[in-house]
Amino acid sequence: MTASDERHDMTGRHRRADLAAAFRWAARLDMHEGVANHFSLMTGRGRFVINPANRHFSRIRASDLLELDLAAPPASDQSSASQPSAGQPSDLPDPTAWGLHAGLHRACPHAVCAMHVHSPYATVLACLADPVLPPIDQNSAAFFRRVAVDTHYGGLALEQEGARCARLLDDPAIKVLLLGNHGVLVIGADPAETFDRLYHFERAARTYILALQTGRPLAILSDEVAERTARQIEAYPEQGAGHLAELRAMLDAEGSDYAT
Ligand SMILES: O=P(O)(O)OC[C@H]1O[C@H](O)[C@H](O)[C@@H](O)[C@@H]1O
Repeated sequence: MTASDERHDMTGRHRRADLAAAFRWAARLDMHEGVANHFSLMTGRGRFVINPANRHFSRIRASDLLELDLAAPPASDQSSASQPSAGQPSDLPDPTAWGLHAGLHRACPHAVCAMHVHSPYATVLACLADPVLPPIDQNSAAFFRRVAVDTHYGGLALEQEGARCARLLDDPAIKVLLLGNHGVLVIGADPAETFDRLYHFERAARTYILALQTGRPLAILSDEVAERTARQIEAYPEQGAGHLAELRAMLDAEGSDYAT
């Protein structure tokens, strides 16, 4: 298979390596939390890959990703809060990874890739009584009226909570779900687009939180300018692909084994 064939193969190594690179860079940017949080990618015919429980983002290789069937929970007790053995690498996903991502991929066919983290600034935003991100710069304007906000946190994202959250992303125009009192879930068409969106949402939240910390009044853009900016960014060519290609080039130059 040529590299070009691989890029067009939904089940291909290239897409898994892209996802593995996204895990590595998310860890480098301190977006992850311990061995929690999860990224998933549909591979076709009702199947998806996801990170195994208890594996740190900074060590994940493409070959570590678990391929699961949306119709077949990987263990019999997924609806309980039981966990894979602490400290042990696992061939099971975290129960909340199954709850959130299987629920999402079942409910939202447009969610080909999904990334869930407790990144610091998105999580601070998620903890505010009013967690709506106002358009105060280009990054925040990109998300103008494009974020679903869940203000009904109900505990760990096991089956029912995962299914409830998934329903909040059923509008294909909405690609970010700010999980109140929890973190953020970002979806996209592939790992590159999804990681780029996650990266920019965290940057936008950072700018907003830092701006709030000045205690000075915010210069909020008009709805018209915010909407225009969001549309311009949506039409901007291939930024996500270019971003991830550079991250992979940096990992490759370091001799990283992420793609193996
Ligand atoms: O589903 P997440 O939001 O990533 O959180 C998942 C995490 O939730 C709690 O912290 C559990 O104690 C962890 O074992 C689990 O990994």
